[in-house]
Amino acid sequence: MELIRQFYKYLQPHRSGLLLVFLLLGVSSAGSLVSPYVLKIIIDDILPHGSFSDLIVVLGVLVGVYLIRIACTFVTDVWYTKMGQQIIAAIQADINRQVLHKPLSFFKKTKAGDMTFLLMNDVGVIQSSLFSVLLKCASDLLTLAGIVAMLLILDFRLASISLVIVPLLLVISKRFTPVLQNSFRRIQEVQERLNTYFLEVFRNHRVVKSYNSYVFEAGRLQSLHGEILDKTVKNAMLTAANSNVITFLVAVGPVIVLMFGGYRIFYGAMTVGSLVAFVQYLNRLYAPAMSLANTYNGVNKALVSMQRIADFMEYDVTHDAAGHTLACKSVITHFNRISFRDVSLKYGDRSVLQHVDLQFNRGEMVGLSGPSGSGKSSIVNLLCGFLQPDDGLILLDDRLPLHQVSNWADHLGLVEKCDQLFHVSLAENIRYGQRESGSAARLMKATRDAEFFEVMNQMPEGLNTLVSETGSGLSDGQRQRISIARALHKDTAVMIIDESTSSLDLALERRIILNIRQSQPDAILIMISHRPASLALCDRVYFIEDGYIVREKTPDNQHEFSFIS
Ligand SMILES: Nc1ncnc2c1ncn2[C@@H]1O[C@H](COP(=O)(O)OP(=O)(O)OP(=O)(O)O)[C@@H](O)[C@H]1O
Repeated sequence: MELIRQFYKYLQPHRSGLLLVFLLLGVSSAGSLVSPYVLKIIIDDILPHGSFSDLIVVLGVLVGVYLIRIACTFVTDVWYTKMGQQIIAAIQADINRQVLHKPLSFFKKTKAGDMTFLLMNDVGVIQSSLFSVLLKCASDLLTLAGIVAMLLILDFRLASISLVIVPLLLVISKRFTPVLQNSFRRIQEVQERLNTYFLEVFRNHRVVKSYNSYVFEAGRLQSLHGEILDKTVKNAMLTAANSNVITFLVAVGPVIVLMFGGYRIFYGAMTVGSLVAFVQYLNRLYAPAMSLANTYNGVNKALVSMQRIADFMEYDVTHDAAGHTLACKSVITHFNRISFRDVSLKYGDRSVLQHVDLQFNRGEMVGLSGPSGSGKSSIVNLLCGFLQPDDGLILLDDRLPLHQVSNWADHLGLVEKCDQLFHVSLAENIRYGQRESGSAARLMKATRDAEFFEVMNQMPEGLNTLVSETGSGLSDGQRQRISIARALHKDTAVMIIDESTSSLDLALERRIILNIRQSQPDAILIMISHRPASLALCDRVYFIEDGYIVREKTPDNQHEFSFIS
């Protein structure tokens, strides 16, 4: 119930639409009850005692009812599709928003393939199963109620006999439910792995080629397909067993009715027209009853997907940046200094940073250097507010804790070692995430300062060139320069360059750094680098080892660091 309540909120905005569809379904269901009764009237009254014109009038009414039902079905289908799509969009938007707000550790632990599968497949299952099931269920229940009423009106005793099968149908479906639910879940799990497989293998296509691992990959795929086949066949066997038992009971129903009905006709207790109408109603009764049983399967499928989404979203948040958002109150426009005061950070039980003191002043270029795994990127994550320290404070101007700043992202320009480009034009990549698109001159200046202008000018479509997310057609260094242009275009108080000039030659890197300092002289420029020549450009350098600051180059002790000049 809790799960259904969580997802019910997506149906709420569509209450009036659902009500309309529900009413139309009611009209359509009522219409479906007309024809068997008309048949009874024709057989019992019009053919023995009436005239041809009576027959025409009754048939005219029947055609009218058909037309109304067609109109209702048309409107229902259109509304239904529209609302279904809107519901998918709302669920996906919600999950997407929640996922993007998750802490970094979530993305380290969760596979992209699992997330996309969840967004594409499970959301689709929930929409089609829950939403369609809901309406189908409503329509089936309406039809069932109408048919049961008609059966009771036609012949109470015969109705009682024939209706015995309905609860039997429901009991059987209920028995199959948990088995089918598990079976669906197992299929979903392998399909999720298949999704991850495709994403991984396409992303790592260079590794596959260079290791000539085509046969190995084909084997992995075959093994996954084998698992899916196995589980799907088992599921098909279960589903078929379920529906065949139901079909058998449905087939037996009219036989019993014909036997008892025929008996009653022989003894004058029932008319032929009533029996014909009765069998017709009965045939219509089992269809919605069976469909209700299948609804059960649909609901099961939806529940499996809902549970998967709920499990996925319930993520243990440690160092949670999101947890601090409630405390975020201050909006800042200006600051002069960021200080780390005795900051320590752990991942689980493992200490990554210990008692770190750092200072980043306006107008300074600060280097962070140290062996791989020493904690440089962790400092960047703290600086960006992606993580929170376990101990110590990160302060702005020695007083305002960083986690209390609600617009911190507005002050940050982050260029990471793995550039992240989007499948949009160069211009859109550079303007990415900025509320105002900015002038063409600003865009040009950013590309010039990032030393990308010449490259861009050689492209036939210039700034309108479409960049794929992997930056095809561009060298690593060119992609890095697009990311630098993006950060420059944002023109922020803090710019962090996390080994993102590693693909550039020294002369080009130096030019870009000087351009940045010239165009943003008041910014804090933080540079993570292993290159002595890059560190030589910094006013201050922190050397980190095993989470400790082991040395510090400051404006006052530059002479001690001649090895990096
Ligand atoms: N999410 C995480 N969970 C657990 N441990 C982590 C996580 N992220 C980083 N670490 C560990 O923390 C330590 C510091 O990592 P960090 O990425 O800060 O190092 P780094 O100096 O930037 O390394 P590199 O130069 O190789 O990028 C490493 O030992 C790493 O294995």
